[in-house]
Amino acid sequence: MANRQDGLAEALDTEQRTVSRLYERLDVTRKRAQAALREAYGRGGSLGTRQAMVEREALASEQARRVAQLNAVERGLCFGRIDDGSGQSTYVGRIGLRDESHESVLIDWRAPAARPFYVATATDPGGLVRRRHLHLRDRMVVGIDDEVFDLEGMSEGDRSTLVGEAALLAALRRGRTGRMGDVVATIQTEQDRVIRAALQGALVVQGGPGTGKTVAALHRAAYLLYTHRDTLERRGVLVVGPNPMFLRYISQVLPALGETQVVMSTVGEMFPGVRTSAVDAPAAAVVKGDARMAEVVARALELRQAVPDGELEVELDGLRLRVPREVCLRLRDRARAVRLPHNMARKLYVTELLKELAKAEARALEESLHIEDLVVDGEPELSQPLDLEGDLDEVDLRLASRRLWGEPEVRRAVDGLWPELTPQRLIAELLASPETLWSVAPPGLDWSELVRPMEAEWTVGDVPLLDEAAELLGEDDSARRAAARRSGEEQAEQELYAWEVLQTTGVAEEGIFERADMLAERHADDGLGLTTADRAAADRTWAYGHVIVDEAQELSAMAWRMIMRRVPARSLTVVGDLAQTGSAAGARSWGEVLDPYLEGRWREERLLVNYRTPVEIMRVAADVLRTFAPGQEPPESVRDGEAEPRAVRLPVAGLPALVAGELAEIGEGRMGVVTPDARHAEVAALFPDGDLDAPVVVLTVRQAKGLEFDAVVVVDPAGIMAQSPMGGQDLYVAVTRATRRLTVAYEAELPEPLARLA
Ligand SMILES: Nc1ncnc2c1ncn2[C@@H]1O[C@H](COP(=O)(O)OP(=O)(O)OP(=O)(O)O)[C@@H](O)[C@H]1O
Repeated sequence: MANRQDGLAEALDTEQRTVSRLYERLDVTRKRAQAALREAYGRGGSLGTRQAMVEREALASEQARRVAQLNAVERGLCFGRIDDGSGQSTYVGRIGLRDESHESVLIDWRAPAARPFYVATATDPGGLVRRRHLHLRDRMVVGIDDEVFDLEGMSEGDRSTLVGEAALLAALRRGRTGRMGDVVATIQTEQDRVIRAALQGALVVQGGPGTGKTVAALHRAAYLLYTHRDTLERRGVLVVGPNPMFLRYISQVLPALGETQVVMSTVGEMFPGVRTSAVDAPAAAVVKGDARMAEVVARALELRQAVPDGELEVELDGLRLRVPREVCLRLRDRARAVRLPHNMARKLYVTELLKELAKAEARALEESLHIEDLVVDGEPELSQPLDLEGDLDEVDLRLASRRLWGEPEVRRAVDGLWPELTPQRLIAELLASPETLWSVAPPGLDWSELVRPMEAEWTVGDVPLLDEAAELLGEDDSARRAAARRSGEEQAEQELYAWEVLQTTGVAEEGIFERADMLAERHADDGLGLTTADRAAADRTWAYGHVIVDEAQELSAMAWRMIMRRVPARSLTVVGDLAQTGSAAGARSWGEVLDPYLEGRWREERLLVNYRTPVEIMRVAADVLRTFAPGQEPPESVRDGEAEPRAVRLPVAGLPALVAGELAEIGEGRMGVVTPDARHAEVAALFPDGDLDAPVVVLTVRQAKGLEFDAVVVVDPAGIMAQSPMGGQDLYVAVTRATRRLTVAYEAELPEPLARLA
């Protein structure tokens, strides 16, 4: 025993020396990066060259990213060591570091050389004799876990330093903080396959609750950014999550891995200018999410490209301008034939219609003049009939068009036939008009579910419709381009002005005249200095290099159309569990949602081990799963729990006492109270307001999706089951949120799937 203790102390000592050296390297590297950042900011671009300014910005943001990354890896810099049969040891950490002579001293966890650390198993050690986990507190090595693959291959000294508990179980036992943490030190082999899958193509990661789908997907984002930095820093990576609470829950994982440039969004936030987490009733959600809604939106827009019933008539200064119906029809068909989005094609339509109105004006004028009245000296002035319309040349037409465009009556007439539309207006007016819905909905689509007042608030289900509309309407970006041109000219002017100011004030002589561009820059608002993530997040039409969709089973067919628009390269990671689908508009099979875009060209990885929920709780979950998916087994838990799950019969007013008791059991951890939608307010009122970091947080099932807590109280399970056609799935989600303790609180009867708890 003493020998073993000595061995451990010696091993800790050895590892401490290495770890201290690694931290020294980190300090040196960080100091250099900070100096480089200062230098990049201090460097002035040479006067007037925009290029220099852009380069300086790029350099500075690269250095800033490096400094942020070096700061982020301070905690747990090095967490592993692998020893191969030749006596060679390699240290694995959050980033790669080199010594002064450029020799690698720490391998980035994402580098190919680190892979054996994650994939070696007892049956297939891949040339390793030992894998060692290092546990650090601040910069101190406080523990070591060894897995020995080849005892024979180890020296006597090494053999005596073997220490017990598997790092994974230790990590899983830790109390929850309310935020997901990274798992670089304990990534499992099946997760490693997901993380390091190729960038190209679509990968589906299907797995039951707690199998690490989310955590693996986030590590995959970090891996892809490391391995394909050039492409992905330019094009960006988007992570789509189910709700804002979930995004907050996972928000610290990527920064802890040194990656701060990933865009995170929910479906309800993907249309610039609209932010919503409100959801439709299940029946409306199903119709709104149906792929046929694309046709509904397209046809609603076609209706806005109108032709008058008879002649188009515009009253102007006592004249009646008339354009025949056939002409209006021809103009509309011609504008449609150019296949430009509506708002862009409108320009063409307006130009043509104004010309027709100018001709109509000439005709009307002609009719209003009585030739026989035009008499000079008793003789008719004109020997032949007037032909004002025929006399109009192109220049006349253009001038007349411009004049007519200034007339409100003309504007009104044009807007009635081909209005300029925003997506918001098109969709709000469509959903508020049963007549329009009736006339554009294909047979079999229950459009009556969609009807609602004009001023209704946007829902998550509306966002893909808005996106669809935006695509068809197009942005009239001529004004923006003109502004960009102007700002280029302005920039040059500003610089010239600043230069003159500096010259005349004599400041230029003092050696800071290169500041002219900086002075000018302060006035420019042209996006310089924005990161890819900032620009991508603000731009609806941005094409991402890779998109990760979490809880992907919740997305409707219409939401998929929107996502696919954001990733034309079809480089996707789709993460979810079909057994947890809560939205009535969600997926029932991956093929059904992906094949329309990928025609079978997607691969699937399955994760089968549950790292969150102990065996005892998963028995309950299995009963629930069986009620709506007979024959399906939940994932297998790696852990036994500390307490049997239980059910207690008590009124809602008894919840605070129950929760207090549970809190006392878990100590430092976090608690979730999960309720049916309809009872959320009532239960939440019993507890202090709290976000995820609070000891207790009250959530609906939808909000709790993807989250986890040390202890969970599921309130009114019968209410959860009855709240939607997916009530069984909702209860399955609710009971699989706990890492340690599960209590079900009910008032009348325990629902059948929970009979085990009676
Ligand atoms: N390799 C690992 N090492 C340590 N912890 C892990 C590992 N894999 C998963 N976990 C932990 O297990 C828990 C569940 O992981 P995660 O939330 O990613 O699962 P999920 O499959 O997305 O679950 P759900 O479908 O319920 O949303 C998290 O606390 C996560 O940190």
